[in-house]
Amino acid sequence: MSMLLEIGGLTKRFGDRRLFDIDRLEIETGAAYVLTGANGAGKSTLLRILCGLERAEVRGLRFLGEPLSLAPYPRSMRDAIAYVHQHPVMFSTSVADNIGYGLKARGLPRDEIRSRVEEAVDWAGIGHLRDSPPQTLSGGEKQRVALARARVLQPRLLLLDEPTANLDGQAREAVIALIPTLLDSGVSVVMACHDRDLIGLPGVRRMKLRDGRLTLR
Ligand SMILES: Nc1ncnc2c1ncn2[C@@H]1O[C@H](COP(=O)(O)OP(=O)(O)OP(=O)(O)O)[C@@H](O)[C@H]1O
Repeated sequence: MSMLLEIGGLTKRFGDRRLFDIDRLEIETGAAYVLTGANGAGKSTLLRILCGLERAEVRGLRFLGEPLSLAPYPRSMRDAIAYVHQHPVMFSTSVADNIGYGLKARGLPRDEIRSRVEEAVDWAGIGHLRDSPPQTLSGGEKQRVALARARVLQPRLLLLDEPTANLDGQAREAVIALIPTLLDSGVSVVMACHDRDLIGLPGVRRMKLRDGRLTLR
């Protein structure tokens, strides 16, 4: 399998405090990883660094084989990496508008946007919510909209920050059920989580942040 992202020497500091010092981080094309670690270990911070929301010191980085630096955050990574927050923020228009927003920003033709949004809405099982204002949705429905909004961009790497946090029962199961279908699409996925059912999904590799170090298991 080819390597999507390779980072050698990734250090994050907040002021004088060094949060982590990662010797090596490698993400293969089409592979899925769970990122575990105690509360405060730095899981969200690491995902935020990878998608350009947070700065960090990096010794060497390759994305799709190309040597890059993180400052400024490279355009090729911005176009190819999608991040899903555990409490997704949405515009108060409609679910369909929220899902299509990124495609519109990229200047795709209206028909193409419509068909990609329809496909994403079907994938996430939220067709009945297509015209609903997002503020009326439950936490689980919002998370599925957020996953559809990220997937519709056809990213190479999807970063999911605790996709099932604060969900239980059917809402949690509906989100978990979407993950294997994401993995089948060939995208690389990194999920920060504490959820045993996500951690135990078949074919998912485990990364753990502990005491400022990253280990692969
Ligand atoms: N902007 C910031 N300034 C200072 N410290 C920060 C900042 N952002 C995060 N931290 C600290 O960095 C540490 C790691 O936070 P982070 O949210 O990445 O942990 P986490 O592993 O995702 O935790 P959890 O499992 O609770 O979500 C925490 O101690 C947090 O307080």
